[in-house]
Amino acid sequence: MSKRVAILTSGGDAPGMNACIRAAIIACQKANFTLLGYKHGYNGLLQQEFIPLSLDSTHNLIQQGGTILHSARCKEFKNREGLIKAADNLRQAEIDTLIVIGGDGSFRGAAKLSELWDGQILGIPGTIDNDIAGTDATIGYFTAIDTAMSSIDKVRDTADAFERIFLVEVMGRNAGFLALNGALSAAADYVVVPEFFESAETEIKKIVNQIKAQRALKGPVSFIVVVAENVWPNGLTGLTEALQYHNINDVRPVTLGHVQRGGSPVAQDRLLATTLGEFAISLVGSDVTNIMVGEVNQRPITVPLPKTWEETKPLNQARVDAMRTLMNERYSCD
Ligand SMILES: Nc1ncnc2c1ncn2[C@@H]1O[C@H](COP(=O)(O)OP(=O)(O)OP(=O)(O)O)[C@@H](O)[C@H]1O
Ligand SMILES: O=P(O)(O)OC[C@H]1O[C@](O)(CO)[C@@H](O)[C@@H]1O
Repeated sequence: MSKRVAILTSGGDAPGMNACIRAAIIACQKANFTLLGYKHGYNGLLQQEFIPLSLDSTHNLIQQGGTILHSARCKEFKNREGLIKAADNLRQAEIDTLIVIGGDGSFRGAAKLSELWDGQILGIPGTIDNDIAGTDATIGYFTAIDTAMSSIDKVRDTADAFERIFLVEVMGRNAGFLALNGALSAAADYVVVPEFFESAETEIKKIVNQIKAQRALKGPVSFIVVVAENVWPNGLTGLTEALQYHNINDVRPVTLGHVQRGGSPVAQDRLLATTLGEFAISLVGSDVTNIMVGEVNQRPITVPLPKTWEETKPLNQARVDAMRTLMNERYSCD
């Protein structure tokens, strides 16, 4: 069975995307499939910008951050004309299977494309946000936690030296996975995540109570609040002002930003990426299409694409319990 397979990376790049591409290249080579790489996400599909991917590309690839295929957010792909053009290009290039490594937006696009193109579509979850239902983790998530953790560790050093309050903004789009796990692993003092955010008024009272209770017990010590992006009105500036209103001054804000998307993938991301890349290629030519490959309890699974964004993935309950006991509700405030 000879097949022409195309692969692309789309949306926010994530450490481990290259490890996934590497696994796909080797698996295709073994199966005798031709593998093409579309560059710049869906832009490449619209511009017919592809390159052959062979074993020449795999050396030293597993440890590289970013994506050798580059990534993009592509407005044109959201329009029907764009989707029609992409489907035509896939037919012209005689592609049998398209593999999309990306987040939920990329999967929405892939599902729309499937209405206009009858080839096989397989999604692989790649995003630091981990906000995709149907898989325990997404490629890049573990490395991003590690980066957030080591950054917060560094913030802690200076926070301790000055006995200051620091606010650290962590990415995650509209999900709190990265913030919660970064905060827990770095022993932060408080974490603000969208999943439990009611209002700035309610949350500021809780933060102030924790700071005051901690200081009453220990004297002037550092206090680190990790804040998921897109939650606090006006971000860290808004939170700094809210603290000042409660007479808590000398606060320093730190936004970790795109640093969290970079770096060599940690072992867990390499393993996830490698397993999912190989598993996706094992499905080429089968009946399954319009699915994401993922991992649940360390076993590869397939999930219909719409399920990946229609369902909301919950935070791990044990981690939430730990968050309450060790951070947000650590000190009782009477
Ligand atoms: N509803 C949609 N219809 C068609 N295409 C879409 C749709 N939503 C997103 N896309 C395409 O997928 C691309 C990537 O989506 P998006 O920017 O949301 O990132 P993502 O895949 O969710 O990854 P991440 O969350 O890590 O940034 C978009 O730029 C667009 O080209
Ligand atoms: O790279 P951009 O377009 O600034 O997007 C940033 C967004 O992408 C992500 O890094 C990945 O989805 C989010 O955490 C963040 O909100």
